[in-house]
Amino acid sequence: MSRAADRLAMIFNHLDRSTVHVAASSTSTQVASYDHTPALRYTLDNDALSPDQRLSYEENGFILIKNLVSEEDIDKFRSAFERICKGEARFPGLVVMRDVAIAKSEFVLDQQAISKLQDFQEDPELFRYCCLPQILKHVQAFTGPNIMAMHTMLINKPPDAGKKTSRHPMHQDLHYFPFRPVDRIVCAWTAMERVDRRNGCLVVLPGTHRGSLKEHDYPEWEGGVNKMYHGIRDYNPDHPRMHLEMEKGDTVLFHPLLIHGSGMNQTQGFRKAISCHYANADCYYIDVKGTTQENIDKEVKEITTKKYGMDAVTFQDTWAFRGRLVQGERTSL
Ligand SMILES: CCCCCCCCCCCCCC(=O)SCCNC(=O)CCNC(=O)[C@H](O)C(C)(C)COP(=O)(O)OP(=O)(O)OC[C@H]1O[C@@H](n2cnc3c(N)ncnc32)[C@H](O)[C@@H]1OP(=O)(O)O
Ligand SMILES: Nc1ncnc2c1ncn2[C@@H]1O[C@H](COP(=O)(O)OP(=O)(O)OP(=O)(O)O)[C@@H](O)[C@H]1O
Ligand SMILES: O=C(O)CCC(=O)C(=O)O
Ligand SMILES: [Fe+2]
Ligand SMILES: [Mg+2]
Repeated sequence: MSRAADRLAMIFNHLDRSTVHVAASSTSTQVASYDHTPALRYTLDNDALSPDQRLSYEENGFILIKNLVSEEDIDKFRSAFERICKGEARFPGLVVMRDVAIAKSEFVLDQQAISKLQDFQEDPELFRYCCLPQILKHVQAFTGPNIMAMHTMLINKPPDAGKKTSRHPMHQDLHYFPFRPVDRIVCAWTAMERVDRRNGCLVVLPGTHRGSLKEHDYPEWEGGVNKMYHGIRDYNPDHPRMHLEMEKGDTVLFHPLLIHGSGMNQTQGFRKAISCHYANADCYYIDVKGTTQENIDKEVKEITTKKYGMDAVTFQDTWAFRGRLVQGERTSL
């Protein structure tokens, strides 16, 4: 039997036993059997995922679920995005980003310039994405029952303006998060249309969630880099890559240490995706002083000071301020 098949058998076995354990209440032999089961570190024992989904996440750091969000919902999110683009809707805290190549050019129409919305937690229609029951059902497998939506984005990857600025450098999302424990955080990312290599799908390095948080900084790209698009300096270029080609409504759930990025959009259309980072509400904030996250801490503080004139606000405060409870009880974050 192969190692993976062997592990799968052990996990099935383990799941069977835990069911028996719950149903029949504990006996000393059943409790003892836990000592021999493999530790599932990245997923919780709450039946939210199938055994093979659990194994796949444990090994690869992501799972892809086909057709999780309906066309109807996606079309509504698209309309909500367009209302924001047209200036028909405004929400407190919403950050509207333009691609650097476009923001620095005088000749591009405003209409097509928006590359990303961040922090749409006050838009009831877009925020409905974060509360979809079929997403939360899966998210619980990573976070547990008390769930905070910590970070929201609608990414409208523009046709590349010829400078390759539509790329997103390889990174780990944890770089941006001053909270832990890491395994109780997960990202849901839903394709709002077909995404493939031509329009810049997600690219992941499977298994890298088992590594540590790497040093991130701006990549040295000639055509410029978008604000805060830090990348990993020295990831292994020989590590197997996977291009996640997805259809409208397909959703990937991935670990915040998984190294990922996205390619250039070589089409004329805007490639859209919607995402939310969730965390267990019991997670706690950490001080990033003396860690690789010091540079992002500093940059976020500079932006909050410059944009909002709030120089007493910490990196951690910006997260506590944006986070919203979506299930259970708000305990710590
Ligand atoms: C509080 C924030 C926390 C964020 C944490 C990240 C969470 C991520 C967690 C999950 C992992 C996610 C991983 C990720 O997603 S990483 C990416 C996350 N990115 C961000 O969070 C950036 C958020 N963006 C902003 O705050 C604004 O859009 C900025 C501040 C950039 C512009 O502000 P505003 O729109 O008001 O513009 P302005 O008219 O006042 O211009 C000011 C200056 O900025 C220049 N400019 C404009 N656009 C860009 C650009 N794209 N690249 C570079 N520069 C740009 C512009 O030319 C001008 O420069 P100059 O003419 O003065 O030289
Ligand atoms: N202000 C904006 N900033 C960024 N993208 C926008 C903005 N307004 C609309 N969009 C998006 O940009 C893309 C191009 O806009 P447009 O209205 O031309 O639609 P389209 O998808 O190209 O459809 P059509 O082929 O009918 O023109 C669309 O995907 C739309 O959602
Ligand atoms: O290109 C994308 O949609 C993904 C971007 C990304 O990884 C991020 O914003 O953290
Ligand atoms: Fe990311
Ligand atoms: Mg068009």
